[in-house]
Amino acid sequence: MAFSSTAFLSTVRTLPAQVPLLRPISLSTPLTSKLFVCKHPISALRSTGVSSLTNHLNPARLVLKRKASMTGVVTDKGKGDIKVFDSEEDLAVSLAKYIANISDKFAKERGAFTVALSGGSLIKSLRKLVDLPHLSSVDWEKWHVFWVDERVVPKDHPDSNYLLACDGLLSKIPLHPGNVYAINDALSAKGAADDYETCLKHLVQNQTLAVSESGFPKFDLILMGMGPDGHVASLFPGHPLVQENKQWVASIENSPKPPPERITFTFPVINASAHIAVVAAGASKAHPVHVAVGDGQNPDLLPVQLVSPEGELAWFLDKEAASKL
Ligand SMILES: O=C1O[C@H](COP(=O)(O)O)[C@@H](O)[C@H](O)[C@H]1O
Repeated sequence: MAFSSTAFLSTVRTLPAQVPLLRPISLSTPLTSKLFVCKHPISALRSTGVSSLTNHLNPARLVLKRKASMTGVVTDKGKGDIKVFDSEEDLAVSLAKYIANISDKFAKERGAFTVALSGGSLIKSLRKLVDLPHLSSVDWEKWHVFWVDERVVPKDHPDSNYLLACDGLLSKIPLHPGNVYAINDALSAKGAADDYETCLKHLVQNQTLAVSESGFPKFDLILMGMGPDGHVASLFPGHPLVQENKQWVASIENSPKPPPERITFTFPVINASAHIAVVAAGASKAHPVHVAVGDGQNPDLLPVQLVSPEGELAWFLDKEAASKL
């Protein structure tokens, strides 16, 4: 079967937005979560096989093998590895390699790789994952994909982080459909947050998700974007949810950034992670980067300053985002 990423994308866009899937876990207690996946012909991908699939790729992709040019890496205890790239293009090349390496480690070590995505500009920076060599070398079957935060809107709504990830990444890689954990957008924000937390609890119970010593789910990798105001996930400066330390997933009905209704991982879950990459590109991110990893000052604590994983923290910055360091 000939593969065309453009054809895949148009398939995603024209089919109805939601298809309930088989649940990836078998439990005596039924889940309340509905799991959805974007509409791409995964069965066709799987029967073709990833390595032969690469023979059908758009030839333009095959020449995109370039080395990332980095202006510097600083390792600061507590602040993590700070990698600064000449351009966002170089950042994207290096980020794909970093993700592929971590995926490889966990797929081999425990037969699963759990990764939580943000929305926003991060998704564009993941584009190199669907180029060679990663498209053919990553063990996509082992991937379990979650959202660090999600807007409570239908999955075909332009504000949906799920739709953004589908269009930019998920529709182009051969994931197992049951391993994509989207929110139930038929519920209220509170209902969707509780439902997502229940889903995570079941996945901890069946050991798909690891658990930290503190009892919170331990994601193998959290890919974190950051807003110009220093927000991460849907945890905004000055909002009481920043202090939440019991819930795993919380709802917010008054997000200062639209849309107002969202769900979000809380800091205990974020910081239980084995790896966190904070990705920031562009001059609008220079101030929060300066405050979080440099000597910049802000009258109030920025949420990004509270990112401090039990595991490893890496910053992927382009020159503009790092311009005040
Ligand atoms: O609203 C959100 O914003 C942040 C940052 O987005 P960016 O476009 O400035 O990178 C994002 O990380 C989060 O997931 C999203 O819901």
